[in-house]
Amino acid sequence: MAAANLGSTGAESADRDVARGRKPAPAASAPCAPGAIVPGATPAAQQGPEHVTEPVEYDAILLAGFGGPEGQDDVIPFLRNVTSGRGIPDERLEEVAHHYRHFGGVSPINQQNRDLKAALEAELARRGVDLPVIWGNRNWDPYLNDALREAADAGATRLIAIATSAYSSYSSCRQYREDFADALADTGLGETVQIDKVGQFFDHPGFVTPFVEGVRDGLAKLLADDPELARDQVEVLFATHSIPSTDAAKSGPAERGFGEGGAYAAQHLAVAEVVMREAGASDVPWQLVYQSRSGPPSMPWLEPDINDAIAELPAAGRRAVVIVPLGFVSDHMEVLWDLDNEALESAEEHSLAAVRVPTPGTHPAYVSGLVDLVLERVQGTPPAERPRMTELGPWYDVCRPGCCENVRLGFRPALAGIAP
Ligand SMILES: CC1=C(CCC(=O)O)c2cc3nc(cc4[nH]c(cc5[nH]c(cc1n2)c(C)c5CCC(=O)O)c(CCC(=O)O)c4C)C(CCC(=O)O)=C3C
Ligand SMILES: [Fe+2]
Repeated sequence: MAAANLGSTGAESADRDVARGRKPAPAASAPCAPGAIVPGATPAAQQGPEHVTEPVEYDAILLAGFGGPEGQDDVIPFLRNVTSGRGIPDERLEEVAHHYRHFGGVSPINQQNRDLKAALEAELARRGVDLPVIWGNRNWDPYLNDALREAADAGATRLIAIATSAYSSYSSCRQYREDFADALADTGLGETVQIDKVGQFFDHPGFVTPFVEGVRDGLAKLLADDPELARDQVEVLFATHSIPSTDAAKSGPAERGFGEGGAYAAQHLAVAEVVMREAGASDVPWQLVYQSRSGPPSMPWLEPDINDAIAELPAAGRRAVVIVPLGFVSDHMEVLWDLDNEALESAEEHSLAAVRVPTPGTHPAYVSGLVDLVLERVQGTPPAERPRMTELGPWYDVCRPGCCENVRLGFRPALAGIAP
C-alpha cells in the first residue's frame, strides 16, 4: 500500500513522471493504512504530515454517498441502517419515515449521486484525466462493500475518496472514514485496497461559488419582488444539519481549540461570512441556524433551530428571508422536507417573503472543484497553492488523531487519518 506522505521513496522519480505528464509511480505505504495504529505510541510519535505533498498514483475515484431509499419497502430498512446503535427514538423514525413516504418512499439522493458521477466523468474526460469513478453509499444500495469489490475486480486498488459532505464532524467526516475501514474489513480487501480521502472542502471555491450566486440571485429576487423592501429588512439564514453538541465540540483536531461548536460551527461561520462578502451583501443581516435535529430531547444539539429563528425575525424588523442550505451538497430529503416544506411554511406563518437558494448539485464550479481536489492529491500540490476561501483551510488530507471522534458511540478504526 502506498504512503506518499510518509517517506521520500519514489518521490523524485514521481515528480519527474508528473513533469512528463505521466502518472507518478506508486509510493511506499498508505497515509491511511490501518497499520498506522501504533499501540502505546505517544501522541507526538503518531503525528504525521497534514498534507500529502508528494504525488500519489490512484486507479479510481471512490464517490462515497449517504444513500437513500428508492421505494416504500426500502424506507424502514434504510432508517435501520442509518440509526443502528444510535438511540434515535421510535417517534423520530416514524416522523422521518413519513417524510420519505410523502415522496413515494424515494429519496432523491441516489439520483443526485448518479448525476454527480456522470458530471464528474464528463469533467474528467474533458480534462484528459484517466480515472474511473466508482460510487458507493454508506446506508443503501449500491453499498460501499459492493463498490470496493467492483473496484478490486477491475484491478483498481488505489482509491481516492470524495465524500459528499463538506465539513468536519463525526457524521460528515469521521463516520465516512470508519465506514471505509469497515467495508475493507467486511470484504476482506484490507490488504489489497488503499483508500485515501480528499480533505473537507467547505471553503473550496467550487463548493462556495454556487452559494455565492444563490445568495446574490435570491436577494435580488426578493428586492425586485418588493420595491419597498430595504436590505436590512432581509435576513440571510445559513442552514446546516444540527448535530449533538458533544459531537460538535469534538469536530476537527482538538489542538486547534475551536471552542464549543468545534470546527463544525467555525467552518460554517467562516464560509457564511465569505459568501456574504462575495455576494456583495455584507450589509445584510445573517445568522447560522440548524435543522433536522433528532436524538432524545434530553440531549443537547446545536441551536437555534431554523424554525425558532424564523419566528424571532418579525420582532427584529425583518420582512424577508434568504434560506441558504450551506451544510448540504444536494437537494436531498433534509433540503426538500425540512427547508422547502417546513422552513418555508414557517416563513409564511410569520409573513416573511422567502427564497431558498440552490445546493451545489452538479453546478459546473462544484464538479470541476471536486476534480481539482483529486488532482491536488495526484500532483501533491503544496497547501499554499491550493485555492481556499477562508483562513481555516486547506483542510487536512490526513485527519488528525482523535479528529471528529464520537464519544457517544465509542472508538471505531478509521481510514485516511492518523490513528487513533
Ligand atoms: C451532519 C449531517 C449531515 C450532513 C453531512 C452529510 O451529508 O453527510 C447529514 C446528512 C444526511 N442525513 C440523512 C439522513 C438521515 N440522518 C439521520 C440522522 C442523523 N444525521 C446526523 C447528521 C448529519 N446528517 C446526525 C447527527 C443524526 C443522528 C444520528 C447519529 O447520531 O448519527 C437519519 C435518522 C433519522 C433522524 O434522526 O433524522 C436520517 C434518515 C441524509 C439522507 C437524506 C436523503 O435520504 O435524501 C443525509 C444526506
Ligand atoms: Fe443525517
